[in-house]
Amino acid sequence: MATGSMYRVGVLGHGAIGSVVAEQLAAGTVHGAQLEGVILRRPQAGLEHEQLSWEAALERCDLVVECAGQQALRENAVCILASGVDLLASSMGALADPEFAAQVQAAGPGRLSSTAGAIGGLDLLGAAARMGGIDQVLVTTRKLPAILVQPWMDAQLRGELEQAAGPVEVFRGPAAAAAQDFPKSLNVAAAVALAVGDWDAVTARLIADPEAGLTEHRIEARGPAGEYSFSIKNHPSPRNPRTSGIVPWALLHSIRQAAAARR
Ligand SMILES: NC(=O)C1=CN([C@@H]2O[C@H](COP(=O)(O)OP(=O)(O)OC[C@H]3O[C@@H](n4cnc5c(N)ncnc54)[C@H](O)[C@@H]3O)[C@@H](O)[C@H]2O)C=CC1
Ligand SMILES: O=C([O-])CC(=O)C(=O)O
Repeated sequence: MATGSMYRVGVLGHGAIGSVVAEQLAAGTVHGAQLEGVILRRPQAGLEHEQLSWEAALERCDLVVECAGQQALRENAVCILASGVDLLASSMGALADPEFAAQVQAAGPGRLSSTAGAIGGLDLLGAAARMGGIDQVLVTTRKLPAILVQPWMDAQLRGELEQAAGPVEVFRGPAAAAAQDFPKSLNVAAAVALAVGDWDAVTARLIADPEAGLTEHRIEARGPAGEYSFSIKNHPSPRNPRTSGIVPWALLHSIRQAAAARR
């Protein structure tokens, strides 16, 4: 992109996150950035934004913002980066697969970044990790039971979730397994692991709670730099109760920063 020109953004996916990102970019609310178009799996009638083929997107965009899920990130990341287009990911849990992470790391000249998404405190955790390492991080997520049902669950676990009258611990384990077992709900655990640069330091805990009207993420960390505790409670997206409503706005914040850095 030439100095002073607009940062041209393609939005991959047009669900709860992508529709807000595309709408705001099209409305011109992100200074220095513009919507080049949306990239969909199949053409959609009546959509107000230009629908880009992959060929057009890689030719015309400076940045692709992935808002389409871990599988879509896996399928498209290397090609995007190899075309010299930057990539801002929402579904960074895909990077829990070391083979995919290595492929992405080797790809370029486009650059990969990921959003803070539904959480915060990543700068501080990254600084603490750099200062002396992080001994342990626990990320506890609390969401409504019905949205946590997964295709791999057996009938008993599904039943427990569907009929939960109180909080049920559905998962406790390494961040990488969390992001893989709950690909639409625990990218946040991956975001923390990436921030501290250590997948093994991060344990994720997932609580299905019928009282969780707000989605909660509690991050507790300790190490030589200090002890940290963040509690985040987000209203879910009205369009997708699995996703916190703040997530597209975190992406828009990152796009604004990236556009400003290029000026
Ligand atoms: N980092 C974070 O804090 C968070 C990350 N996420 C990630 O963002 C993803 C999207 O979330 P939502 O917008 O709420 O989901 P959504 O289900 O509302 O929308 C996803 C859209 O992507 C489209 N899509 C799927 N595969 C595609 C492909 N290969 N090419 C083009 N479009 C494709 C779908 O048709 C759908 O319209 C989640 O699956 C999750 O991986 C979600 C919430 C928080
Ligand atoms: O939106 C949220 O609260 C978190 C989420 O779904 C994810 O990390 O995948």
